[in-house]
Amino acid sequence: MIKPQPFESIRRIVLCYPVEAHHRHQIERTLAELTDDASIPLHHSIEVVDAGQERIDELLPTADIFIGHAKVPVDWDRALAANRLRWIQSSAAGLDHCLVPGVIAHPQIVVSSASGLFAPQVAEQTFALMMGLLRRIGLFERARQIPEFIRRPTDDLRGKTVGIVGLGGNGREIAKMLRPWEVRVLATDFYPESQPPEVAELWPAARVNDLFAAADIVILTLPLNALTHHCIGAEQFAAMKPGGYFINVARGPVVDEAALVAALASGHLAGAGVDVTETEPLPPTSPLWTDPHVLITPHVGAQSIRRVDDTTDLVCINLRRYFAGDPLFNRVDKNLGFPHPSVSYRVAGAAAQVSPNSAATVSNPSLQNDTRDQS
Ligand SMILES: NC(=O)c1ccc[n+]([C@@H]2O[C@H](COP(=O)([O-])OP(=O)(O)OC[C@H]3O[C@@H](n4cnc5c(N)ncnc54)[C@H](O)[C@@H]3O)[C@@H](O)[C@H]2O)c1
Ligand SMILES: O=C(O)[C@H](O)CO
Repeated sequence: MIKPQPFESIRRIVLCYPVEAHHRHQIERTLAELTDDASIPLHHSIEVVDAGQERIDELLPTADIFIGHAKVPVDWDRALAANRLRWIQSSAAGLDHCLVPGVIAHPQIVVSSASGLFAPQVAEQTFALMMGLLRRIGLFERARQIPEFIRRPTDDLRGKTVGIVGLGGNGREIAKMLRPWEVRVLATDFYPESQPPEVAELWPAARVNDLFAAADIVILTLPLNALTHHCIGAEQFAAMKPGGYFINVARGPVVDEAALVAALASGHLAGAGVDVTETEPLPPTSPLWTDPHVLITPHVGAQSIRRVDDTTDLVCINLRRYFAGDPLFNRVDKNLGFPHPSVSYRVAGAAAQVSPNSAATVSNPSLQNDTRDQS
């Protein structure tokens, strides 16, 4: 059956993530196949423009579909005044870069995220920080720089209770990765009805303080939005057992960082691992830099040699769904800023699908001197 043609106005897709030529070709091939598909009402060609970060502010007003993550300031008022934009496919899981009030209020703009797409990498990063804290890698690394051979007691993961705040794509992958470690996993989520088997108890978001009180290690995997800004602070850290560990792989401003610094300085917390901080880059004056109980990574949880390939596969799958009128994977509730688990790309198992156009070009160059930002 031929569907009605609501897509005549879609003429230009603007990309703003670190694509190479073959990724753009993969998107163009997908669009070309759609124009050949008699069941999909796309009878004209669509231009695909790679704006990069350098030209995104200039080109956003010309986009009918925007795919990417603007890391530079963009004039959203100007872009929205052009009244062309209909769909934002974020190449990031976090949508704080594009869920501005005008986008949220606009009835015709749909937004989908990359939620869960980089969950294996974020889970590995979480493990790196967690193991580093327990096995005191920070302390021994400082000693290496002296150099000094010191031996100190270390801690065990086995037998601990791990609390995950926000059981979305990342939280679920972390819980899965914890399975063989003989730990008890507790979690809170906005949708506490969808409890996976690896989580012993899934509580509603409001029980966050109970989670902090029960866990030896708390891992933060919440989105940043108006409701979650600074939602973790002195009250939650005080609720933790003395000697607890805190890990943030979500967004810095979800945490009141001054309260975290105080909880570490008092010795109440044994350590913290932060991949994200309230201000990025973390200012040289931050006490987090000098605290020997802190491990810091520079927001690299989702960096991966697979990242751009995987993102482009999701983009192509969602382009097919968009033009077929099917529900988008990871379409978010714009007021909440995250998708329901039922449309999650990872939870729905779609991440296992390989796009027919997939470039499958994961290369493995030495990363030693590689300075690219893969997001
Ligand atoms: N460190 C990194 O490099 C990195 C990488 C990817 C994502 N992130 C951040 O992590 C966040 C989570 O990523 P994801 O892919 O798991 O997203 P997601 O949208 O799949 O999951 C977010 C989950 O948080 C839950 N949630 C929302 N508000 C809550 C609250 N107040 N209490 C408890 N649960 C709540 C939602 O129900 C959802 O299940 C992103 O929004 C992004 O900001 C960071
Ligand atoms: O939200 C994300 O996907 C990561 O933080 C990297 O942008």
